[in-house]
Amino acid sequence: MNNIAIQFKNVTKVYKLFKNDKQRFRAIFSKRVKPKIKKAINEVSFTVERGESVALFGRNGAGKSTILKMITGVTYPTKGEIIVDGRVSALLELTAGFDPDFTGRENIFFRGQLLGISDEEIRELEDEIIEFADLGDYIDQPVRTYSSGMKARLGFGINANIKPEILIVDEALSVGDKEFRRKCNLKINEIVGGGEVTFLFVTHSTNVAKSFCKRGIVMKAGKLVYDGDIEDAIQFYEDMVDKEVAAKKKKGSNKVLG
Ligand SMILES: Nc1ncnc2c1ncn2[C@@H]1O[C@H](COP(=O)(O)OP(=O)(O)OP(=O)(O)O)[C@@H](O)[C@H]1O
Repeated sequence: MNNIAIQFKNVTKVYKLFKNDKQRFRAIFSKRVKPKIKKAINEVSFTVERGESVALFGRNGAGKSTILKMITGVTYPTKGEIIVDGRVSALLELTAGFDPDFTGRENIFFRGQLLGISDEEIRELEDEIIEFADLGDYIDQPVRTYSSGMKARLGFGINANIKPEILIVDEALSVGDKEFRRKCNLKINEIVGGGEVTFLFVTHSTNVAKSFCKRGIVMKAGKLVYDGDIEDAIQFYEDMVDKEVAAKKKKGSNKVLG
């Protein structure tokens, strides 16, 4: 069996930035209307083998979310190739993708269908998902009556319990209250701890990254600038941030002096 779970081959993602919707519309008919081009991902290549846990580091806007979104198929590369082999579960945008008129229980099946999981398999996981989401009687109420925290709990409950082969987590999502976050971390630990799941994790916390991952990738302005052992990757990332902060300070003081 092929051992590759995720592979990026020279992937570039370009966003087109129009001044406004009118410009965006006019561009369909006229080549003279030119948008600004933003290269969110620039010729990025890496391979993640099955069972590997990898942390993605980078400052705001470095391209981390764009990488995750391309793996989950929310967005597509402009150039290059992406291979994803296995059932992906993404703990991102957990409140999205529900049908508001369906009950929580119906949405579990609805989400399962979207993920290509049979009703039979979902039925086996249903109790576990409901217990995790901890919604009480609300599980049989339409999702439009849920608070955003309740939707996030249901989303996490589904995505974390469907036995993923590839788990994608953006820590910035921090759902719910402290107790629920603790429960989420335990669940991630349980899934990743078995060593069979491939795990890709975006975090700004180097300590959390160390506890989950053996390998780290550092992104800077859309480019992959480091890929290797987690300790070395953290060192590289911290040095990079220190240098950038120092350079910015110097520039600021030069301005004042000038
Ligand atoms: N839909 C979009 N349209 C235009 N530009 C976008 C879009 N999404 C992202 N970008 C731009 O692409 C770049 C990379 O964004 P991305 O969200 O991947 O960064 P990030 O590393 O996840 O940042 P953060 O840590 O702030 O979440 C940024 O400059 C961002 O402004």
